[in-house]
Amino acid sequence: MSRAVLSLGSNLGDRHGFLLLAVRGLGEPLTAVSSVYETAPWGVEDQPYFLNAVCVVDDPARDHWAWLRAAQALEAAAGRVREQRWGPRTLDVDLVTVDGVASAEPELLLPHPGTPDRASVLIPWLEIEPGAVLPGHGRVDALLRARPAADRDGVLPRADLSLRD
Ligand SMILES: Nc1ncnc2c1ncn2[C@@H]1O[C@H](COP(=O)(O)OP(=O)(O)OP(=O)(O)O)[C@@H](O)[C@H]1O
Ligand SMILES: Nc1nc2c(c(=O)[nH]1)N=C(CO)CN2
Repeated sequence: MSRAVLSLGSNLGDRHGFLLLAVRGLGEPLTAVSSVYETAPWGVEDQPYFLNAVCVVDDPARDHWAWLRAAQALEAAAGRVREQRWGPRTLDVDLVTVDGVASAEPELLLPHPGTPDRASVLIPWLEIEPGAVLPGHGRVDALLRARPAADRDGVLPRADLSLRD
């Protein structure tokens, strides 16, 4: 069994359409998919707001490298051009954690090192897995409580948008 927690983000063009492309392109029936959240940009603050979501996918045939290839193929399908670090993008698909694997390879850092600092990942993940644990970092609800209130307040559900069938 291989279980991946993936974070999805978009802040250019048809943001909801790109998240749908990702969810549909992941192939296996998704084990869980969060609501869509409108989130204030972190890292580079002078850019459009993001739509973010998190999904959990079980696929016994994929290891963490296969998940990375799948994520990058989806980004390419969304016409993503790599320009600025933390800059605007049509689609970002990050591997948050895969089966508790620890990897220090620059091409695939696991768990994703940005996760503990990103309310835009922690909030959607907790919605679908309230007891979630980030390997090596502890409970996700505790990580979220450690964020400044301003970070949490920048992540708002968009009840008018859905990634579920
Ligand atoms: N857990 C991971 N998930 C996705 N990509 C990863 C991961 N760890 C390392 N990478 C590598 O990161 C590289 C750059 O990714 P990307 O352009 O999405 O970075 P970014 O979104 O600007 O920043 P961040 O990775 O902090 O979100 C990719 O080529 C990929 O090989
Ligand atoms: N709110 C938010 N901000 C970001 C995001 C993102 O997904 N959500 N992704 C970035 C590039 O990795 C940079 N900044």
